[in-house]
Amino acid sequence: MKKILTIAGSDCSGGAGIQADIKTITAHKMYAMSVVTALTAQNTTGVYGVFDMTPEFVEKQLDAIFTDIIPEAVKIGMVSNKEIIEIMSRKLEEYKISNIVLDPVMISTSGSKLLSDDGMKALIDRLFPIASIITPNIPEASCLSGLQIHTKKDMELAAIEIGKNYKGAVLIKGGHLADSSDDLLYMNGGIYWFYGENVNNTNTHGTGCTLSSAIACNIADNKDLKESVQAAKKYITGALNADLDLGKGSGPLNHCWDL
Ligand SMILES: Nc1ncnc2c1ncn2[C@@H]1O[C@H](COP(=O)(O)OP(=O)(O)O)[C@@H](O)[C@H]1O
Ligand SMILES: Cc1ncc(COP(=O)(O)OP(=O)(O)O)c(N)n1
Repeated sequence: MKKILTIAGSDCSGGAGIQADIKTITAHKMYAMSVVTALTAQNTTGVYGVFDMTPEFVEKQLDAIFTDIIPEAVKIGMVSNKEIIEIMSRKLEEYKISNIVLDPVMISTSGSKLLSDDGMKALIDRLFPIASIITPNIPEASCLSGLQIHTKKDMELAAIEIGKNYKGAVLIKGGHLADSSDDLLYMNGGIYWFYGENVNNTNTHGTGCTLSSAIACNIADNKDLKESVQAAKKYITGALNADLDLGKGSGPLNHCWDL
């Protein structure tokens, strides 16, 4: 069985973070492991608290995993702060871990900050260089490129700008566009669009976490990056169409559908 590690924050309501990742990995019939970087108190209406793990305990979790079960792919989500990022980067290099999918989680869609200011620089300097692919959403791509993004053309310009400083693949997710949910992959100087059904469902809590975990599963399954993104998009569309409606706000996805 393929083993996938998620390094991310906990969402106690089960829609995003570690919980979304484990559900996604299990739905792909793979074995999920987790390193928790932070606890959040959140639900479908917002984030009400963040409690960071100590860097020392993140290190202990990483050592426990990497000295015993080596994952075929790793997904990185919420990483909270500079100290945690530095430990992660050291450990991922020490154990020569590859196939890293990095979701640069900065702010939740509900507006809460999930990465400190000095964390942003550490994320770019220490984790971007070891990732096979980074998966910013539109606000994150805007922050990384310094460009406003309102259209698909803007997404292309932002990807090229991010690609000037980052040599791996960049997937800009289109879920925040007004009238489509098409995603853009920029890789080796080429632009590839992934078109999908724009599902009429406001229950989108955890879409980014789910997409990046699904990409990690597909990479572990020996698919190339384009195939991995295509298959992950299919998974997201299925989970949105399976139409769960929980909570008072933007609810979680339904992972209980036949992949
Ligand atoms: N209404 C929707 N219909 C179809 N796909 C969607 C919808 N909303 C988001 N997605 C998809 O979910 C994935 C995550 O995108 P996005 O919501 O932009 O990320 P994030 O959750 O990080 O903000 C992308 O593949 C995007 O295309
Ligand atoms: C613990 C935790 N990690 C990540 C997120 C962000 O989730 P994401 O799928 O990117 O998008 P939204 O759920 O914010 O729409 C989170 N909320 N919590």
